[in-house]
Amino acid sequence: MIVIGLMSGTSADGIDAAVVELLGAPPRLEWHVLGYSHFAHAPELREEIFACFRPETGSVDRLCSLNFALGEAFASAAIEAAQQAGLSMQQVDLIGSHGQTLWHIPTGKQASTLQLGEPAVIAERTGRPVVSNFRTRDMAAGGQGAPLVAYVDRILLTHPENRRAVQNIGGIANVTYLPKPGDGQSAFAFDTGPGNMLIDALAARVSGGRLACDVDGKLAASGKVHAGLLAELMETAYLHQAPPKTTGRELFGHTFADIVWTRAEALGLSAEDRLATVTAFTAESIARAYADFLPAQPDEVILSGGGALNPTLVSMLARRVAPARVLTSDELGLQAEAKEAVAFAVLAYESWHNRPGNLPEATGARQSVILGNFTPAPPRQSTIKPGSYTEARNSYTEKIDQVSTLEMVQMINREDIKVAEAVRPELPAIALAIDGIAARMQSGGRLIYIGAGTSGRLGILDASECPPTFSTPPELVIARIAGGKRAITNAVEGAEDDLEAGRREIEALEVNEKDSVVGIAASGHTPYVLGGMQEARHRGALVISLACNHPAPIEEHAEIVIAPLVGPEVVTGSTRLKAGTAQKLVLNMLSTGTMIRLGKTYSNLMVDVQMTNLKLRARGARIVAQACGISDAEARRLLEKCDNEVKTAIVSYLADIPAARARSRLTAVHGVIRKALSVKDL
Ligand SMILES: Nc1ncnc2c1ncn2[C@@H]1O[C@H](COP(=O)(O)OP(=O)(O)OP(=O)(O)O)[C@@H](O)[C@H]1O
Ligand SMILES: CC(=O)N[C@H]1[C@@H]2OC[C@@H](O2)[C@@H](O)[C@@H]1O[C@H](C)C(=O)O
Repeated sequence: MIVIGLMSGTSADGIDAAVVELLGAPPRLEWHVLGYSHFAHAPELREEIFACFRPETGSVDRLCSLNFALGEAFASAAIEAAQQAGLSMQQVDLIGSHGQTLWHIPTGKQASTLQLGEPAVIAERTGRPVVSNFRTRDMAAGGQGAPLVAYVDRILLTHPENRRAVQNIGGIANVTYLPKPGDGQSAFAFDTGPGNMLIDALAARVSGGRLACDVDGKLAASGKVHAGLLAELMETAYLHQAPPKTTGRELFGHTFADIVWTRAEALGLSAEDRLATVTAFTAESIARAYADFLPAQPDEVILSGGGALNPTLVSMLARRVAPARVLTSDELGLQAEAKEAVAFAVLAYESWHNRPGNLPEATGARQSVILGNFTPAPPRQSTIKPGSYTEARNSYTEKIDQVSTLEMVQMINREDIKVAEAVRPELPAIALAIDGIAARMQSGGRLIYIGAGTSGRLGILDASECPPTFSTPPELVIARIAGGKRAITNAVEGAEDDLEAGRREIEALEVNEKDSVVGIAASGHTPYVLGGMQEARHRGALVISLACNHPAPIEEHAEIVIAPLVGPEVVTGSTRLKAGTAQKLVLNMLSTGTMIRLGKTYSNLMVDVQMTNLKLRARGARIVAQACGISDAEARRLLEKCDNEVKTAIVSYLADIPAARARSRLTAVHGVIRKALSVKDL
């Protein structure tokens, strides 16, 4: 699944957007970052956010508008990030949007939190479903709503031998402690205190608003830490509270910066000394938190967040946490600035799969809960352009002719993995189709596939496998291909463009309202298929379309639309690849599902097997043995008494009746074993 994670942190400098491919489930969650982009907020938006941070200026009308303005900014960031990762929005399955924290009261009677960035706006602009508002559910369960990345850190960064402190330094600094698996401890996390928030505030003040931060820690590097002021700052009560704990701009925001500024003025500190002192405050508060609250000192400190880009801060911290080794998450393959955005992609993925995403040890919640609110995507029609996928170019495989053969097949495999995912949203339509086909077959109808080229061949393949698998008569599941039998092995140019030929096929089959016709066309355009479907509809059959574009012309003639959107092919336009695989998967489901509904299996055993050769004889005996729980030898003897009819043998044994009675019961219930076992003889 491809998920975009969006985050605007407490620094409110802009939106981090990570495009992440996710597969599987924890503890074996596979993740791969396909792209990361940072979008600085427009100055007016940033000003508005900061105005809304202050209770004196953050009026309710401003908050109301800001919520929508942020929604627009998040939506643009998602669209841009997908583009930069070489993906169409259609290829993105889900968006996880943290939003912008405006206010956060972690504990007490008024405990609550507010993240803005309207998800309805994001869903409407991007056409994708959104999970947002992650923190509230944890708080409703008694937690502090933060830190949430701890859950993801634990999955992505736990080390078999080293104890790790995963330290994010954003506006606020937060740590996730990851014990060694052998320690018998749980991971936990808390906010250590200020990150860059005070550094940014002082950099802005000393530069008269010119600097948004102390770029590369230059000012701090040329100043001297004032030990007295640092000691005073270290007395801040929050730093001495035991976790779980979280904090924010409410504590370390402008009011705190005002106090520091006033003290620094009184002490006559230079601009550089002021920056050196608040930078040391961040480093010292982190190191002190480790000493006071971690069960053991970490072997490694893994840095992320913008603070990892400030060398002065990093070296101050490294000195204080020695002998722990200080690394950035980049060195572990996770870009430091991208980590939080990646985390919200993972959390959205977990919520999407109904799995909890909070770590009660970190937030203090009473239990794990599924996080977030879900905003559905708009109906597909409103966002997808016709015909734009099967022929589109796949930017991910542009170098496929230049990479090694192993990399080449890895590229193909990565695309193939998306196929079953693309079929998933179509399952309700597929289930509807199966029930419709089965109901019609019960009253004597047939299943007819019609397609051209690969789509036609796939129909032929599926139809021709039904008789040997389910003992169906060959005229029950039928396939027609443009150009006739010759087209199965040779391309018959032009045949697919013949609308009239498709119509005639259906006419010749004397299709009627008991039949079901599946029109198969990767592009969704093929005239031959369109002609056949049109005629089938006219004759009252159940008509189903199977295409890999949406909307597609063949849908106009279909009662049920199946459209697995697999996206651009590895080799442009080669729809025998992903589109073909998706069609095969759907046809497998249609025929197998219909046959199961018709009782062609008993449990998951193919009881309608015909014992026409040695291999099938052995299989028949095995099926009887498995269904009845008897030995192979007993099954063979039983089959002999039952004229080698597998179903008769099973009913005879399980109902403990002679073969003849078993056979007549089966006839009375159209060969369905479960029904034959539950009916009484007349
Ligand atoms: N080159 C740099 N030199 C110094 N500081 C930098 C540099 N680049 C980024 N930063 C700092 O990183 C901050 C942004 O960090 P980040 O994006 O991780 O914060 P955030 O996600 O907004 O915060 P939080 O994690 O608290 O929600 C900037 O405000 C700045 O202080
Ligand atoms: C309420 C809120 O937005 N908290 C943020 C903030 O920024 C850093 C720190 O404080 C952290 O606790 C949290 O974000 C990260 C992403 C978290 O929840 O893990």
